[in-house]
Amino acid sequence: MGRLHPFSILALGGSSTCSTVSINHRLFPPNPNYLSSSTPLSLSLIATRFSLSPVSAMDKQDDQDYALHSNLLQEFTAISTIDKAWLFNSHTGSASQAMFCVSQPNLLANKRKKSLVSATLLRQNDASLAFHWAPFPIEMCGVSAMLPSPSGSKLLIVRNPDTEGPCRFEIWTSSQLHKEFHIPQSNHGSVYTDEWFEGISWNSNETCVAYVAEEPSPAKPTFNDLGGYKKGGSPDKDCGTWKGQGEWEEDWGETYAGKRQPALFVIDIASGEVQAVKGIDKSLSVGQVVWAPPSTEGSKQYLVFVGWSFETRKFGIKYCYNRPCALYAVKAPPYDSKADEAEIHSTEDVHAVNLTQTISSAFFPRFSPDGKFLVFVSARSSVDSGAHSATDSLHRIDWPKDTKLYQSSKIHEVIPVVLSAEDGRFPGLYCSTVLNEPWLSDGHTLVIASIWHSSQVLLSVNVLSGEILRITPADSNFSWSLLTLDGDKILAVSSSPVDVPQIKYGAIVEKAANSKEWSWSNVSNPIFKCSDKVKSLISSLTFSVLKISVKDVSESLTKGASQPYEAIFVSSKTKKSDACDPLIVILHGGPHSVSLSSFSKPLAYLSSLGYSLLIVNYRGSLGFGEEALQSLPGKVGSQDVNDVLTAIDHVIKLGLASPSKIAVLGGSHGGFLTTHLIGQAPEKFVAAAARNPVCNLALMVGTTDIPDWCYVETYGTKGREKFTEAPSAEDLTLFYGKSPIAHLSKVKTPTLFLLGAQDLRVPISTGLQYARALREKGVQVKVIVFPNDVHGMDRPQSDFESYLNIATWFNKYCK
Ligand SMILES: CC(=O)N[C@@H](C)C(=O)N[C@@H](C)C(=O)O
Repeated sequence: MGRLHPFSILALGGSSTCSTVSINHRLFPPNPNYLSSSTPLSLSLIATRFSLSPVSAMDKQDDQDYALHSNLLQEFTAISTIDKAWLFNSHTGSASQAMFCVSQPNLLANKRKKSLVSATLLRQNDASLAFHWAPFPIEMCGVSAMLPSPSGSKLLIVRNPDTEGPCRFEIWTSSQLHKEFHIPQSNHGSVYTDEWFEGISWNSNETCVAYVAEEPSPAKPTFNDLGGYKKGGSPDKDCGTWKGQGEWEEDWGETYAGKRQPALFVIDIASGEVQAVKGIDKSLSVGQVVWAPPSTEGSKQYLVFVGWSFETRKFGIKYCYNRPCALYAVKAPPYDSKADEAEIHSTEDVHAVNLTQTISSAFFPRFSPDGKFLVFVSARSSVDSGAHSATDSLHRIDWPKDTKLYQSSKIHEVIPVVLSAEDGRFPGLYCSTVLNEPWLSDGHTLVIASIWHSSQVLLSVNVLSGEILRITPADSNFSWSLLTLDGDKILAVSSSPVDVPQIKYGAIVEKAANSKEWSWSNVSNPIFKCSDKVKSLISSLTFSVLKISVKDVSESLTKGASQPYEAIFVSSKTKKSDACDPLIVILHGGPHSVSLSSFSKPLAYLSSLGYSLLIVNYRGSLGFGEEALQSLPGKVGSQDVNDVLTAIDHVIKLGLASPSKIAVLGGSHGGFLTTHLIGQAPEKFVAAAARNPVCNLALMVGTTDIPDWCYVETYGTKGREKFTEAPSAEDLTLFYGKSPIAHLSKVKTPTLFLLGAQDLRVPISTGLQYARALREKGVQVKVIVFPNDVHGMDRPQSDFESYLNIATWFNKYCK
């Protein structure tokens, strides 16, 4: 459930980034698919290029610039990402094994290639660990998901069909393929492997796997060219029949277009029998299933899962934590034995029981190793305020031994929503994933990654006492993501905007009596290898995190909204002359997201070209407490715009940037800010680039999958009540007035637009309308449309062509 959306380009899990967190989607020796600069991509075939300046073919300048900059971009693109990792058998003897699931963009295939890299870990005499890496990675073709069993003796591989075929489940042992099952579409469609609904879970005795997959297709009417309708028929190509569309069904919007309802299934891995889980209301979309601990009574086994319901329609769910959801428990199959029938004596044996009725949001259910309690994260602030993402809380339910499922189980608050925190104090929980096994050896301390101002840090949380410790170094501005735990050992990844990711091994060391500390050592590895050129370029860069004081603090501002926000400043270590390097201001979307101090391939590429970067986490960003975040809804287009302008003035005053060489780049809400800035501060920017920007809320509201977002960000929390599918003229006037299009007449900055034609979140019409209007008034504009891209525009070729054009566009106007 990534909070670091595609346009928070420093995000840890996005495709444009390098280090990743485990649940999210996301070379080694010389890359065989390397494209040399003499093998130009057929760029005009990849994207439809609407040049709104009067040229039809690629102009000469572009041609030269592409040739000049594409080679370096390819070198950055080739850096791999770790998606997941597992450790095995470390409790026995001095050797254990690690397995890393790695991905790397493949430009020619326009896909991310996934591979597996293994290592043997040998404990040395001094208690340190030596990693011995397998000589090569193994490519994993067609693998949609993989999950080792709890004992590590079996590996489940899921292969989803490309089109209509069956879904394939394979069970591997250490030596061979043990079983293979083909699950027909009549059972279910593809297994969900997204970051939202995905849930695949082995039961404790490793006989069954529970998972989430698309429910089977509903029956569709069949027509023919004789009588018209063919009753109860199935289409038969030879008989002049065809399948109708049937009734349209709502889906969950952006990236879920055409996906059927996520439903729960269990496969028996001895027989291959698949059963749909019974007792779940048809209207619930389910995800994140886990097995409840075995009961002390009878043979009942329960599953716990997250259920999302909706009222009259489904809104977009991606990046939107404000969709109400609850944890449910339900009896697992099989249902057919006599013993089961005897046990089914109350309705809770048949129907899923809502375990979290008293809270508006509950997800990431995790049982403690002893099965005594269930922990979950809640985004109740987000649901209750309407902001699409906000400060999380963490909760615990004590789990009954006899699996009596009480709807009114007491929910203990482990980490409350933090409203505001003094500098240096825990600013609140912001987590986008929790490991399947997040526990340290005491069984009640979990390790979790959370955003803390502009960094992601690792926390240990004692879920019984509520004690929270920051376990990654407090004196560093690097960002960290969690790979896996092994007893009291942690594998993690750490990086900064100017340091490629590094695998870290963490262990607790005793300091003085009663004082323990986490110590982190580097794990040399082949995964994050990058070219010598990239190494040398980024070694000449440096970064810092700047505190920016709020301008115009007034009585009406909450304490949290009056505290400083942050900006990450990346620049060359050495000043080549008196003049400053040109500056690119980088703005994340959301708006309730964050740009992290982690390595980002595209941003490191831009800084390597000689730009300083000012990456602004304006108020409203995640990681700074709930009051600062909630200060933005209702004030978009003014408070956020002013925060960015203040940050720019700050670096100019410090002599870090020259006022005459500033460009701005942002996507989505960051594109809203980009286009607002060139309208509200027309003298300030010499060039701009906007990716799927929100330019006209009055147009967006009628076509986006999240029209409620337009209301909440425009009106503030009261926008939740004001929301209607039929906006009034008054609403539309306000939406227009708060949009960049209202300032269009003042714009003169040359602007590049990068637009995904399949974007359901910020439909292409808003960017195109604005670009055409700029063109009409004679502003330099270039538009590139990626016909098959959604909001994230993160397919390898689109990402590549986007950043190549951003670089050439800025070079044209800034240098
Ligand atoms: C909630 C949301 O999707 N808002 C969009 C307008 C936006 O800014 N999207 C972010 C998440 C993005 O960067 O894609």
